[in-house]
Amino acid sequence: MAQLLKVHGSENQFFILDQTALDHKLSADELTHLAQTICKPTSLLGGADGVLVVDQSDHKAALGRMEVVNADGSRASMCGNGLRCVSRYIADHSGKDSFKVETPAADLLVNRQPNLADNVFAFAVEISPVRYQKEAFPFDHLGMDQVMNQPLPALNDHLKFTTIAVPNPHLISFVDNDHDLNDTLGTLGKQLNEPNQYFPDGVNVNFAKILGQNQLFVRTYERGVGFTNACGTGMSATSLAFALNYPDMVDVNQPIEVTNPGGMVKTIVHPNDEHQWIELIGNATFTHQIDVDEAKLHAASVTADSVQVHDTGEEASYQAFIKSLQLN
Ligand SMILES: N[C@@H](CCC[C@H](N)C(=O)O)C(=O)O
Repeated sequence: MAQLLKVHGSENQFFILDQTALDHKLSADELTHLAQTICKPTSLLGGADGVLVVDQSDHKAALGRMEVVNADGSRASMCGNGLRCVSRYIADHSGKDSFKVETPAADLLVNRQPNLADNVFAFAVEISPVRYQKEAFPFDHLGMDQVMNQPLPALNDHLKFTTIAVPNPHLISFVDNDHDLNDTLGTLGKQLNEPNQYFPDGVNVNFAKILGQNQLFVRTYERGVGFTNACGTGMSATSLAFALNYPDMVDVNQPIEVTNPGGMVKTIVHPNDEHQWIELIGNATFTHQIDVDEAKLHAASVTADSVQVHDTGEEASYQAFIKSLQLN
């Protein structure tokens, strides 16, 4: 029997697949097909935003490798909420609490944190490298090489935008009303993740409300997914944009509290370091263990009636924790 784990960071839901525990690793095409199938909302346990593939790393400094397959089968260079979950998985298996994980662009430092509440496990992960030039996204036809708190009339008639790649691409805007946070975000997110001339590879679109000093609410329309409960790299990139665009509102020596539709994370931005980076701290919750025949993974035929699901009980603890925070 093989195993999948259903996990989340701020309710950004994933399946973890450990390739090292299989008799035969899934091929790239099989991974694409598996993600497209099991991430559907009508699929197992309500689907997910992506599959996190764990494998061995041949980098001396790293304890393991993470590959991110979005729900539509596309690949992402990074996933912040996912990295917290993968870090916990590797930590639980290796007995180590501080190490590096290989991702496509960098080996990133991760650290176990004290539990946020009883049975609510947490990790801090490094988000880097940070890039601003248009080639990193890529974007085109916007009339500039980088975008820092500027109007983009081609995209919208009243908002200002910032583009930051960490290194997956993010378009960020600070908004002050719910219409923009919901409708404008949905329309723009959809437009920029269909074939379009501005972001030919698509882009994660994050709209944020400033709630106070070092406090944000962030909502994300994710590339390869659509609306998500939370996007870790999106909240990290938006925190950096907050510090750069509203320096009076951010004390960079203190964590920024970032609430999202699925919960809350903390970020610590390092805009003044030679290589800018962000620390992302939040839950790494394992909600279900799923026993599945390995052949069904290869064939992407993982259905509710062909697997055995064990509820870990962690979701009830997470929900109690979120309720205790009394978020709006
Ligand atoms: N949810 C993620 C980001 C996942 C990748 C994204 N969809 C992309 O294609 O860049 C996160 O927590 O960072």
